[in-house]
Amino acid sequence: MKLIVAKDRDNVIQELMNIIKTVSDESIAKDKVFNIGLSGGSLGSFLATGLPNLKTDLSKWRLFFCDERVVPEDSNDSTYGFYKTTLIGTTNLKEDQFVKIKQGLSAEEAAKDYTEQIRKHFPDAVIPRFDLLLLGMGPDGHTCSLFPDHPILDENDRWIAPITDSPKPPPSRITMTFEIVNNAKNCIFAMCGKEKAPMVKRILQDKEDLPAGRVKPTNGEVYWILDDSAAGDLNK
Ligand SMILES: O=C(O)[C@H](O)[C@@H](O)[C@H](O)[C@H](O)COP(=O)(O)O
Repeated sequence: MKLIVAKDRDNVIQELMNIIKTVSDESIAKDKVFNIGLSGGSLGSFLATGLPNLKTDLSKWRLFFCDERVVPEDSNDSTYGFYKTTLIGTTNLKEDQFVKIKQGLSAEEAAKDYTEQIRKHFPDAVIPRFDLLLLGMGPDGHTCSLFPDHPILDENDRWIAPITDSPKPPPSRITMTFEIVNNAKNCIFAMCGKEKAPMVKRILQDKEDLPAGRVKPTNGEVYWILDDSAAGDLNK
């Protein structure tokens, strides 16, 4: 685990962009494509600020969703909808580079369909290996739509699982499972603010078994980028 503590939000975004650029450039040099997973929440606003200035070949990016809300694309709750309005036009990313959930399906159907969409992009993989997953952490320790004490945490025969009782609204979502998350080459948590500090301590220092703490790629790296406030409860 690599812990990076940065002064404030701007510095968190800078650290985040530095790692994204490194992994993107390396992946494109090696594979001619960069497979990245996005999350919703405040991570989205970091990307909306940072990506328009990022110097890397965005035309080689394929963007997936670590989790997505099962809502219409034009809903304020749609994670893709957020990225569409903030990144298309401000960057060179094009709509067809986003691997989106299919509209008009139940969570169960959308999860199955999304699994098949992922499979097409990783045709030979036993488990897809993403270059980079960008993750957020809720104040209860959830990440993606993997919530504490939910049976979905132990899902080990699906890459993508549906959830219809998410404690964070909206209730209907699909999410990557730990099977796919922990097969990634790199995962980054990025967060700001003192409301994250108690949970950051419980996970990073007290090593409590909470979903965000279970992100430990078996053959990869996990980064935690925190601002001073989010890191505020950690022992110096
Ligand atoms: O709800 C979503 O769409 C998410 O992907 C979710 O897992 C998010 O990353 C965390 O809830 C943290 O959200 P905040 O950064 O807004 O606290």
